[in-house]
Order: sequence, then C-alpha cells, then structure tokens
Amino acid sequence: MPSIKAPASKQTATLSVAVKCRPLTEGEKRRSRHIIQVTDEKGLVVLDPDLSKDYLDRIQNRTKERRYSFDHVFGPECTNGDVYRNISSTIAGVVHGLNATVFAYGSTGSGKTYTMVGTRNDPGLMVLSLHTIFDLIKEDKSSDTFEVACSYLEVYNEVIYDLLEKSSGHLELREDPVNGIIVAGLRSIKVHSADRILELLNVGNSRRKTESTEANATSSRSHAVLEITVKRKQKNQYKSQVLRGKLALVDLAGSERASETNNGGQKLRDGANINKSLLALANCINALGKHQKKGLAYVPYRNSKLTRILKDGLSGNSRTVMVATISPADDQYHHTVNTLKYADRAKEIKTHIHKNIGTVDTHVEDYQRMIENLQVEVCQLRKELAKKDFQLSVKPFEKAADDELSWLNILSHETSENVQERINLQKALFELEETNLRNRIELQHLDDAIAKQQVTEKNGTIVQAFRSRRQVILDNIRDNDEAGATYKKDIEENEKRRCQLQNMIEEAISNNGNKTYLHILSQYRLLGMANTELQFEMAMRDQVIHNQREALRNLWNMLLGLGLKQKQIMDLAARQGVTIEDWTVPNSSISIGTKHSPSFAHELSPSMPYPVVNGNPHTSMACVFQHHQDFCSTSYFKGHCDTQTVCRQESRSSYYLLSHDNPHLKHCTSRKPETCFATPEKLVIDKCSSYSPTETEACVCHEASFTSASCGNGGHQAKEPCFENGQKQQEDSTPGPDNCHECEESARHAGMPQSLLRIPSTKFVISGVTNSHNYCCPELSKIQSPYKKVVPRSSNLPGS
Ligand SMILES: Nc1ncnc2c1ncn2[C@@H]1O[C@H](COP(=O)(O)OP(=O)(O)OP(=O)(O)O)[C@@H](O)[C@H]1O
Repeated sequence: MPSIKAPASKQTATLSVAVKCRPLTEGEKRRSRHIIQVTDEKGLVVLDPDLSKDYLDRIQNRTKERRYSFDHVFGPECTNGDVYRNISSTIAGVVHGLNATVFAYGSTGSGKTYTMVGTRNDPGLMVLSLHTIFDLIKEDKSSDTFEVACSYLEVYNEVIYDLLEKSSGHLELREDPVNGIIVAGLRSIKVHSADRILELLNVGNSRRKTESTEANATSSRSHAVLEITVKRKQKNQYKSQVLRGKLALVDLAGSERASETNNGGQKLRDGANINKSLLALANCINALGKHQKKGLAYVPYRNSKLTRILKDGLSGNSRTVMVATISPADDQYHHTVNTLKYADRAKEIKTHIHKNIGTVDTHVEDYQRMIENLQVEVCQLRKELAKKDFQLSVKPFEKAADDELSWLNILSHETSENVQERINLQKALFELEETNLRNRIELQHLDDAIAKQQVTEKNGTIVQAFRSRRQVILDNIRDNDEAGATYKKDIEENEKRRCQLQNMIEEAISNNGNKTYLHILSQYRLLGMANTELQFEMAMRDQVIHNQREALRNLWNMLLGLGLKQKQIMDLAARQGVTIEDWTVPNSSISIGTKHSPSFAHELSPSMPYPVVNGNPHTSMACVFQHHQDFCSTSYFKGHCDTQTVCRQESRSSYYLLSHDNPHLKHCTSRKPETCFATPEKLVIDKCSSYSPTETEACVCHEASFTSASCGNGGHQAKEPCFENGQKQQEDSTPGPDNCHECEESARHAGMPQSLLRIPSTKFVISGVTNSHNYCCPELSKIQSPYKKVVPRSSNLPGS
C-alpha cells in the first residue's frame, strides 16, 4: 500500500533565545574587566567598557550601556546542565515525531563549543540531549518500537564533509520535495545507546577542523551539525503509523574579523568563508525577524550551505533554541553587543511545527475522520473571517487613519532593515574584494617565482608546489568572484526593495489627510537611515585611510632606518608631494621577546645607532613582518657597519624574504645578522654566535600562517651565494643543523599545508626582491640593490 501523509495540524512556535555568559578566562582576569551584569533569569546589562564616562555622560544617555531581555539568561556561574534544564522540553518532542534545532551563536572564544560539546565535568547540550532521548525511549510504556540514527557533518570553507567517515569526500546538498534539504551521501548510523552516539561524537570531533587563533587556542574553523533521527513505529488495530522526529544540534565556527587577528594565509581564507556563512545566517535572522510582521522580506537562505542546512530550524518545521554565547570581557564589548543584537532579532522568528507522520495501511475510517476534521477547521476559519470583516467595517475613517500610521511605522521599520541588510551585504562584498586583492597579489608573486625557477630535477617539486598553490589561489579567486557576484545581485535586489519601500511610503502619505505631519515623520526616519549608511561608509573610508597611513608611516621609518637623515626624508617626501603626519621616533631600546606593535620599525631608528639586543650591543638583526601591510628587515652593526634596512612593500601575502648580502656586512668580522620571521606581535629573534662575512644566510618561508619562526642559524647558511641576479643557482654546501626543522615545526604548528612545508627542504632560490615593482618607491629599490639574495635550504628535510 502506498504511504500517505496525514494532514498535519500546524502550530506556530517562537524561536526561543537563551543567552549564556561564560566566566572570564585566566588570561582575561589579568587584563580585562567584567562588564556583564545578569539582572534576573531573563535580563542582562552590558556595561560601558569605558570607565572614564562620568555621571553627566550617563544621565545624558551618552553611555554605551545596553539592556536586554531574553527567554533565559545564564551568568558565568551557570553550568551547561542549568541551560539544558530550560530547553529539555524541546528535545523531548523529538521522541513524539517533532523536529528540534539547537544552535550556539556567538563570536570566537565566547563558549559555543563549550556549550554544545562541554567537558567531562560539565557535559554540553549535545551530550545531555542524547541522554534525554534514550531515557525517554527506555521509560516509554507503549508497545511502540523506536529506531535511532545519527549523522554528523561539518561545513568547512563552504564544503560539506561527513565527520563519521574517515576520509570523507565533498558532499552535496539536494532539495527533496518531501524531506526538504538533504545532504546526499551523508552516512546515518543506527545506534542503540547514548554512549554509542557519544563515541561517534568524539570520533567526529577529533576530525573537525580546529586551529589556534589569536582569540581562541582551539577555535573551531568549521560549522558542525549533529543530527539525531528518532523513528517511532506505532501499531494499532487499523494501521501502522510512523512518527519521525529529528534533532539538529549545531556548533557554529568562530567568527573573527581579519583585521582583529594576526591570521594570514589559510586561516585568513577560513575566516573569510566562516564569516561569509555567519553573515548569511545573520542576514537570514534579520530577514526572518521582520518577515513575521508583514511577509515582506526575502530570506536569503541560498547564500551559504550553512543557511540552507539550517533552513528548517530557522523557519520551517522545527522547535528551535538559539543559545547566544557571550564573553564578559570589556574588550569583547563590540562582539557581545553584536551577538545580542542578532539574538534580540531572533526572538521575533516564528517556526511552524507539526508532527512528521507517515502512515501505512490507512483505513477508510481514518480518511473519514480526516475529512471531518478538515470540515470543522473550514467552519472555524469562516467564522473568524466574518468576525474580522465586521471589525473592519466599524469606524472606517478612524481605523483608516490608525492603519495608515501603523502601515507607515512598518514601512519605516522595513526601510531601516533594508539599510541594515545593505550595509551587511556591502561589508561582505568589501571583505571578499579585499581577500581577492590579496589573492591576486599572491598570484602575481607566485607567477614571478615560477618564472624565475629553472625547472631542474631538484627544484621540480618546488615548481610543482608553486603550481598547485597557484591553482588553489585561482580556485579561491573564482569562488570569491562568484560569491561577490551573488552579493552584488543581492545588493541590486536590496536597492529595488528600497525604491519600492520609498514609493509605498510616499503613497501612504499622499493617501492620508494629515499629509504634512506624515511627510515630516517619514523624512525624519529616512534621514536617520541615510545617517546610518553614511556612518558605515565613513567607517570604511577611515579603515582605508588608516591602512594607508600605517603603510606610509612604516615606509618613512624604513627610510629612516637606512640611515637617511630625517630632513632628507622630509625633502624626499616633499618632492613626492607627500605630507608626513604623526611621525614620532621613540627612544626606547629594543627588547627581544616582548611584544612589538606594527610600527616596530620605529624602534629601529637612527636615533639609536647601536641598539642593545638581549644585552649584546654587537648583535645585528633582520626582521620580516608578514601579513601586515609592510615588512622590513633591519640590521645594526656596531663599529664599521651602518644601519641597514631592507624593506619591501608587502601586501600580506608574499612568500619569501631574504637575507643579507650586504657589502657592509663584510666589515663585521665576528657577527652575522640575526634573522627572524615573525609578525610584529610575536617577534622571535634567533641569535647566532658565529658569522662569517662571506656567508649568505637565507630562508624560505611560505606566507601562510607564520606567527613566529626563527631561522638564520647554520641551518640557513650557505657558503656562497646560491643565486645571483636571477641567473645562477648553486648547491648549498653547509650541512644544516636543526634550524630548518625548527622552522618547519613552527610552520606546521601555524597550519602551513604539508605540501608547502617541503619547500624549504630543497635548495632553491627565490629572488624577486630586486624587481622594482616590489618596492614602494624607486628610491627604495635603488638603496636595496645589495639585497638581491636568496633563500636556499635546509639539508635535513625530506627530499634534500
Ligand atoms: N561556561 C564556561 N566555563 C568555563 N570555561 C568556559 C566556559 N565557556 C567557555 N569556556 C572556555 O572559554 C574558551 C573558549 O571557549 P570555546 O572554545 O567553547 O569558544 P567558541 O565560541 O567555541 O570558540 P570558536 O568559535 O573560536 O570555536 C575555552 O577555553 C573554554 O574552555
């Protein structure tokens, strides 16, 4: 007999929002202030992080303090068990054929994984839900039979992987007319106990992509969805009915702005993709929040895999709980308020739940009962309609005026949403374009590097690695361009909507008697919107100006580091028509191992020609700052040697850097420059005790993710230059100690792809620094001409 679907009686449910504030971490206790006050079980206050605001600021409402109320609020002392107790009824419905979704939403390091997965002592919502489901099945007194199955997937860089498969391929999403969105090929494993699912959960978690980021030592880089399906077979005299409940438990990846972290390379790309999905989710929440009011909004589910997977949980057949996780630290104020803004919006979202019932052997009597039920429902609806018609006919004029006003209110609100959505879309587009700019620069560097390689047996692998890297970048550029095109379309849609709204407002005004008042009201609101947009544009412009200033400042500091007098530099700047602002030269000496700001180059200034490095006044030094707008390499020599700086305008994605083949070094008989690869924040300097002036030190580093790696010892030295003017390549004759290994370890730790780790193992040469296009100004390229050297190395790595 064919299976049919029984008429489902739909019930509307509101998305339930719980906020969980984690405690301050040990590190935060030392440097941050606790700014979250939980007022009661539904309310919280986010205090202004700026302590300097006084009483006057507060009473004049100039404080950034914010108050919120949600369905549940949990303070730092609450456990996952406390949270669970308030949402367990949602989970219980799964055993009765209802769908449920629980997802944790919050910024990176705010406690999403802790809430969803938890620890041994404080098990998370995933673990506690599983126990509930199996306990309910065990306690069930009916003759029903149950079948539980589980699947676990992750969405990483917009690709879906099966976490229950050892080496899962890419999985695709399909739209099924009956079951909605499904993941084709996803493994669903039948399980008989909570312990078995927990085992699978642990296995899946160990396969999940996590990384150490600036904000969180074990930051989830992927969105993970654990889905438990409970099939309940009910048997009675007439029929066999199947109830199918589904529970989706979602741990979202951490979101961070690239500008706030030191991430680069793959991590930066991950970040861009994660943010893209989260932005898409935020836009859906936004659209759904307003959707409830007038059915006006378009919900952009299709903008990411994550939102397509979560579609049911967000608006379809599911009882849904959002756990917004926040950090109490004052430096997280901005993220906290942002999370709470979306949580607040999510309170408006409504879902439509019904039991998933499938029947087999349906008896005629059942059909009759269904028809009767439907007839009763039709009668009720008719009555309600008649009541509404009557209400509308009463006091038509007064009502019309009221309606007009509330209609205008709704339209104004719509307009504000429309602006917010446009800002979000523009922000996303801006980030994508920035990422692609970096990709294109990296591509250019790769092309240069490939062009300079003479394909020999030895460097064949390197050229190959470059080529595969090139392909990855090309793919990323294509993907980002596609996503950008989608965003542009969305922006166009948004613009159209804006015009529609504008016309609707004008129409509403012209149809109403009190035109002047309404006109002023609408103008006032529209100006408010325009103001928000302008502020956003200004913030973007500020960011660009800030970046350019930073680049300029570093450039002039580098020139200063080359030994030019400040006046000479000023003259040079004036000739170029450049004004130097905010150029200070601090007198502090270099302290190794401490944190350096991006303007670290200030510290290497001619105002202190013989800096003391680690107490050693003879030490010379070369530094590279990667993933920042610029990088520089500076050397100091006591005695005969002048200060030398080599700089290259860098767009966060160069590969290599070079060494010192500077004629000045030849005067230094017992020292060699120290070389380090580092971000300014994590500078590590490797001191070297012996240095022969004829030696060339060199190293190759991949741009990806280096946070700190030191090299420059014997492991990266060659007796003779390996490369001259892009022509000659020569074998390195110095057996290297462990430095390259050290470098490799650091790179591995920082997440560099395996294929690229092998690059330094072969002797090869990458130059390119002498190409004038690498310099920010022609003057600089002239000065830098001695630095055309190279980077061979490491004999103790595979392949060498
Ligand atoms: N309620 C809590 N009690 C104690 N520690 C917590 C709590 N919540 C989070 N933490 C700690 O805060 C840190 C960050 O938490 P977690 O990794 O869960 O954040 P996250 O939001 O998942 O981060 P990401 O998005 O980067 O993956 C961890 O060290 C975790 O142990």
